[in-house]
Amino acid sequence: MAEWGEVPRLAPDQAAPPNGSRDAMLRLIADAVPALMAYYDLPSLRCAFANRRYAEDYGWTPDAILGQTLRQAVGDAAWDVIEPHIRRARSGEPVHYTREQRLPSGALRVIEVNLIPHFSSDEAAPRRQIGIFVLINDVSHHVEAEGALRDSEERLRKFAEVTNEGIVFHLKGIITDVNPALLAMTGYALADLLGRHAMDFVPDSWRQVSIDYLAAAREDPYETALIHKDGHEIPVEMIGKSMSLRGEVHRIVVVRDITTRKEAQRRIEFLALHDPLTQLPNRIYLKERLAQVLALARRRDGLAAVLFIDLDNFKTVNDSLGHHAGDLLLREMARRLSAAVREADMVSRLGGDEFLVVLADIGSREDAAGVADKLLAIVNEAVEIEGHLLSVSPSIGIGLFPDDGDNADDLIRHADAAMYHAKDSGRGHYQFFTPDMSQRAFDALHMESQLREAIAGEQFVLHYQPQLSLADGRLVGLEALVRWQHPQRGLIGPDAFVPFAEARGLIAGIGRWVLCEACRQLKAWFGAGWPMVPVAVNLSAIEFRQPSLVQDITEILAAAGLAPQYLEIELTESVLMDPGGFALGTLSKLKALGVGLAIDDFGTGYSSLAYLKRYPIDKLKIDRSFVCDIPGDGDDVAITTAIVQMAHSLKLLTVAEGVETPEQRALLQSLGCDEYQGYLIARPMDTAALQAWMAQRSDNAVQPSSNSPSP
Ligand SMILES: Nc1nc2c(ncn2[C@@H]2O[C@H](COP(=O)(O)O[C@H]3[C@@H](O)[C@H](n4cnc5c(=O)[nH]c(N)nc54)O[C@@H]3COP(=O)(O)O)[C@@H](O)[C@H]2O)c(=O)[nH]1
Repeated sequence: MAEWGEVPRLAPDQAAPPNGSRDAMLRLIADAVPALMAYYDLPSLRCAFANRRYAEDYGWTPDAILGQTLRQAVGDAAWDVIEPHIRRARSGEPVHYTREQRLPSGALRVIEVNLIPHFSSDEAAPRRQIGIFVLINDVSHHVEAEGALRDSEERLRKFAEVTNEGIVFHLKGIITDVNPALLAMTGYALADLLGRHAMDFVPDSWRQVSIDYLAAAREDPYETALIHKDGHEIPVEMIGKSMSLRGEVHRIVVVRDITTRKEAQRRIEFLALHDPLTQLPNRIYLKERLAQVLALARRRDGLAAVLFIDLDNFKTVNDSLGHHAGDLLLREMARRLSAAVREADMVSRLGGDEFLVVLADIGSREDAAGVADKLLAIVNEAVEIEGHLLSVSPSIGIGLFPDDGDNADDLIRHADAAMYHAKDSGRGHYQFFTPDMSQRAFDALHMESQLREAIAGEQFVLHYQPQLSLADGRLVGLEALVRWQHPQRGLIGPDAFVPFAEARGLIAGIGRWVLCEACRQLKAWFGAGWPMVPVAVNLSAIEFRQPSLVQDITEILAAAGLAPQYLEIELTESVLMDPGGFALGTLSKLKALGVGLAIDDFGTGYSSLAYLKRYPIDKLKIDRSFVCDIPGDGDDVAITTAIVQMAHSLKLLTVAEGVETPEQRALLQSLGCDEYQGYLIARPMDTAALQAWMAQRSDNAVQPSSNSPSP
């Protein structure tokens, strides 16, 4: 049997032209249509006509079905279902219904049934119903198609409900539906959106992009923005698709909130141009901005300045209090610097403890100096970091546009050279660039690389200066003083490289070598029967603040096999100026270790009596500047006297430095000073000279006694 809905093929005999019979023609047509047709007479409800499909569908031939009642024709089961419809049709009502029909094969199909009452055309009884015309169509695939559409719409609805992405349906821009995710994203209620134009929710700055996209019916993703109900812009990515629905072209737009992606992009862009620690512009950004500032200044014939700032003792903070404290300090300095300059100016961090300030538009050189003064003051102000009160002094180098360079690189380089000049010449102040600094900066770089080589190659030697007792002339100690044995320049004194090494962060390497060598040498001398006196080693403030200092000294003594009491550490007063308490901790640990502690150059710094009382110091070394003019200078005599008396009242020993004359020695002796050191005894000597000196005064040598501690 041909499927319903297919155009049936006529059998050859059917296809032949009818023999002029009108009934035969009608029969041929009725059999050819893809529907079931029958006619039942009333009131008998017997079949008067059925096309082939109808008859065969109910298991009859077209002839056999004729005269059968409707009930007989369709069978009892179908009759029970259709009987109410037939009743209505018999009462003259056209009836239309659809129902499912089980085929003999077991398959289900949906049929659409039309029962059309037939009335008499007899003029005498015009409304007399004489029959029912039955027309049945198979509508299974319409129903299936509708079902499929319903299912698809349902699936889409469910998908739209569960997805996190916003979905908007619109017809020519007018919103027809949105999903809950879009409502959550935009803050609107459904009623706020339905019937409104989608462009009402796109910010002005993005509207044209969205209009163009829509007009072109594009279906690729693009970025735009929506306006949240509270007014803020939501960056979104949209993908629109056109969709035919009931004859109209709808747009379904998937809206993805890309706020997080945009923030990440912004963050990446920010990090490319900023220092992550301080959030200040980095070197790349700075150079871009500086180039713009210079271009503007050039056009206006104006001035600009670059201030190169380096925090003098930052490394010490980092080393002694740790990197976290160092980071906090840098952030605070960044904040202070930024707050101190105008909006048009720029503060950037170049790395480490180096900052650069660009003054965009200044009237004169003095303006730059004024800003430098201000920055010195605000950086200098004490800062509390993790309970420690710290004081940081900056060195500032200034390069002026156009005098010191007409491009960013030259200006930065020259400001850097000026900063190093400021640092090398005393720190804590500013310097303008001068042309000779370029050469000096070059020299300094050269010196730095040579010094690094010297540390790696241990190109240092120690000279020793004896210290004697003022009471009896006994040898009481030796001070180790470092020299650089330069391969070309010969012996270089510490004043020519120690401050430089401190400024460039190289002193720790030198200091470690000095400590190792002094301990090793002293132990060797002890082994050779020399007097068992301590060796004094100078430690700069930077070395003293190394967090590993106590551990390093412990290890160095152990490696040399020297008892701690044979090592004396000489520190300057600046070490004591530490309200944070770090110095007290380190000094106490050194004291506990058994190492001697002396304050060098005493009287030149600002150490207060309070500090002296607080710290476990053994000795004060009276600075040479007070000794050199005694006994002639009354003030110096008074100062020296006061130092000796104060030291004694604090139970500290005193050592006079730089004693060159017997008169000086005599006065110091009369004042009760304990020990002395100076050219009067001997200049600092290399080991050979010291050996000769020692041999010459062997009668004075103090040999190890039974109760001396083991070296
Ligand atoms: N951190 C370190 N500093 C060190 C080290 N070695 C030395 N130094 C410091 O360098 C400064 C200069 O030292 P130097 O050139 O060795 O001068 C010493 C003596 O030569 C000099 N002196 C000694 N007696 C006299 C004298 O009678 N007259 C005179 N004009 N000068 C004299 O004094 C210097 C020793 O001084 P001090 O250390 O204060 O006792 C100097 O500040 C050294 O501290 C090192 O290894 N690490």
